[in-house]
Amino acid sequence: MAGRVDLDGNPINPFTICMIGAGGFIGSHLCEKLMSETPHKVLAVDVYNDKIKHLLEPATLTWADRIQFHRINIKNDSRLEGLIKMADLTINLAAICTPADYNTRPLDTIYSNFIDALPVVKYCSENGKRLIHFSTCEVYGKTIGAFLPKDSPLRQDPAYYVLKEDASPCIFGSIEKQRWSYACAKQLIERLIYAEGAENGLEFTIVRPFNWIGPRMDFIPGIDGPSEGVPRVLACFSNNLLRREPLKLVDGGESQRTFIYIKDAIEAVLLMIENPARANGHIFNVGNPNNEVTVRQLAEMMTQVYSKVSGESSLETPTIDVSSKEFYGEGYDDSDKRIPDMTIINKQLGWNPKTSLWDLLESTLTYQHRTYAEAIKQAMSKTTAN
Ligand SMILES: NC(=O)c1ccc[n+]([C@@H]2O[C@H](COP(=O)([O-])OP(=O)(O)OC[C@H]3O[C@@H](n4cnc5c(N)ncnc54)[C@H](O)[C@@H]3O)[C@@H](O)[C@H]2O)c1
Ligand SMILES: O=c1ccn([C@@H]2O[C@H](COP(=O)(O)OP(=O)(O)O[C@H]3OC[C@@H](O)[C@H](O)[C@H]3O)[C@@H](O)[C@H]2O)c(=O)[nH]1
Repeated sequence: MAGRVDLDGNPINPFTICMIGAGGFIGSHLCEKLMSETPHKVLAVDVYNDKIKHLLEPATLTWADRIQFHRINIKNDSRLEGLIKMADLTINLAAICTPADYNTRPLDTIYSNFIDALPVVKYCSENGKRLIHFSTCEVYGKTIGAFLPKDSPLRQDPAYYVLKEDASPCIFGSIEKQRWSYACAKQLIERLIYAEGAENGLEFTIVRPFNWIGPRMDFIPGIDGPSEGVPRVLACFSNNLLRREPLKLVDGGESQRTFIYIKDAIEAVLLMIENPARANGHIFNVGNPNNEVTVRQLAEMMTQVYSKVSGESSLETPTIDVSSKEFYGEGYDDSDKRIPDMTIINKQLGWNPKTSLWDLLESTLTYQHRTYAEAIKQAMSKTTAN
């Protein structure tokens, strides 16, 4: 830990980070990294702390004096400004960010991703504090290629689908397609932060994560989350595998995604934290362009990997098709394809993702099996007994 230097060889002095949403999936991995590998302090703000409990207790941990949990709902708590003032850097991860909410709870989605983020930007700007704000790859919406005829050869041309921070347009569906409430709110907060930078000198970095996945992502319905809840695809498919149910493919599972291992992505965030001169004023795609699959291929791969790590055979019918209306309800729409361009992050931070999709699924599903298999068995036997 001693003698840490930045990418330009300058010593890194320990600083204090106000991390909002620290109790979530990304926050928990970032806290873990900061505690185990750096001397920095974290003021961890969230309404929940289950995912960082192991970092907070017992008080004898070597980093006990470097992490403090503050149970605060940023919607309505005057302590937030004080914490931002105490810190050198604020990282805002707080958001409603599960697609099942975008079309069914659009107001909560817009408030969470835009209105609730406003005071954070304002306090950083007014107090001259640096901000790293978490946006999303969803701000790109659909690719230009999605509007070409299905058989057009231009669909194979990267110019029609690779997503570039400084060049690609943001293409959303109509207002009735409430799926885009999230992307639209994230886009507006990005524009506001950018404008604060341009007009008031706010030092900011915007992160656009491309499907980061790994242990502790979301929840398993009926075990550590609501039975009727619909988490993101990793947890949906994990839940199906653990319960030996077919994996549900929405609208044929044709959408394409690139998945990145959370631990690779966290390396990129740490570089941003510790290299402000290279990260300030930039928007960064953070993803793994080499890990592209259709959702159907993801389901097939997860089925194979789970069978390997659990020792259980796969089902005879491992997947079933379901319409998006049935699965998500009215107003759902989808991003067709998401390949991040890596030029900017490569040039500024020299960062590249490392882990293949197979390897990241193997470690993640090993964790899911170890963490949930027994609890699911018990829950299922109780239901059968009743
Ligand atoms: N995981 C991904 O692949 C991904 C992709 C794109 C964007 N993002 C963005 O990254 C950020 C973090 O995502 P995540 O995957 O860790 O999600 P997450 O849901 O696991 O974490 C978000 C955390 O914010 C907290 N939070 C929400 N509202 C709050 C409030 N009002 N006050 C205090 N805490 C609040 C939640 O309790 C939760 O712990 C989000 O902004 C999300 O939009 C993530
Ligand atoms: O059980 C399921 C769940 C999901 N899916 C599909 O799998 C794909 C991926 O779904 P996810 O739940 O991971 O969410 P998406 O990739 O669409 O959006 C995510 O991307 C970036 C972030 O901002 C958010 O975390 C979230 O909006 C979608 O096409 C979805 O329709 C299924 O086919 N079956």
